Amino acid sequence: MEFNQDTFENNYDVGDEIGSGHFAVVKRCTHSATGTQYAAKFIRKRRGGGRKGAKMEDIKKEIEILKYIKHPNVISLHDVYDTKNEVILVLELVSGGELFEYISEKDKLSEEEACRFLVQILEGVKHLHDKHIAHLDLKPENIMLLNHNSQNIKLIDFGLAQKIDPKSDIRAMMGTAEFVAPEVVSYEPLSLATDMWSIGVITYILLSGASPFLGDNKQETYHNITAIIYEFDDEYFSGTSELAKDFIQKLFVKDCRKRAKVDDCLNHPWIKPKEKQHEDVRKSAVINID
Ligand SMILES: Nc1cc2c(nn1)-c1ccccc1CC2
Repeated sequence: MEFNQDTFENNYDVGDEIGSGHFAVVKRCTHSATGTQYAAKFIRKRRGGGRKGAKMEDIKKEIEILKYIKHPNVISLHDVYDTKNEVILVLELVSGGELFEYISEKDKLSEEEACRFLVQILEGVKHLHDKHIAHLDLKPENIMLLNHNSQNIKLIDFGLAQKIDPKSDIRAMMGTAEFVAPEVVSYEPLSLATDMWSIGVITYILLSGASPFLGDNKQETYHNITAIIYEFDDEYFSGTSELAKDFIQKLFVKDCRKRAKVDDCLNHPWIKPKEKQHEDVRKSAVINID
């Protein structure tokens, strides 16, 4: 893979830090020639046999995946620079902060607002899954608002993303404890369904502000996940619709094959607006008659 031999510093002015990730720090930056703002993700390379820094193969995988996807709800890659100690990804700037912060400020969201975010998350994940790519680290911290007053979101941080092909058997202890699916905890094969479980956790948090499987320590959290121990506590869910709970229940399914897929979620009555359902019925009716 060829990279720019030109230096990053020659082309960009670096600004304040706006985030961080696996062995990475993300800073706002400005393209000197055009004034356009981007997010520069500085990924430290692993040197020698050390454990610090990212392996070059993982960095290249993140770059390949980012180059392969283009969707309004997924962060886009603009350029890449390779230096002695780090690789710099020049990414589309999103500056509305993490969805996580937005929920914390509002404690919990109305079902309408949660749905507006979820449809975008599902559309972004559908784009990935249609290309057999699993994000594998979906959580509110990796969902950014485009800007402070917009409801637009973008999925970020493809540092753990993997191309899932039926032959390959991906097992890895990854992701953040409270969001990982049972197959991650049990070190069984991961798949696109692994993302769907995480979407269930995100939905539960959007609607309640509480985390469904979080225990007092990691072991307890992992036990809650593999035993699927959670509840819709009246303290948080007394006003929540049965449809919303049904949407979540279809995702908290241990058997990956039976877990709702991204298209099932997009067509779930809680997500697909009523009028849209009639529209689809009308369209299919016309096709049948002809
Ligand atoms: N681990 C992270 C973390 C972040 C980002 N990417 N990876 C990011 C990407 C584009 C714009 C803004 C950010 C900040 C947070």
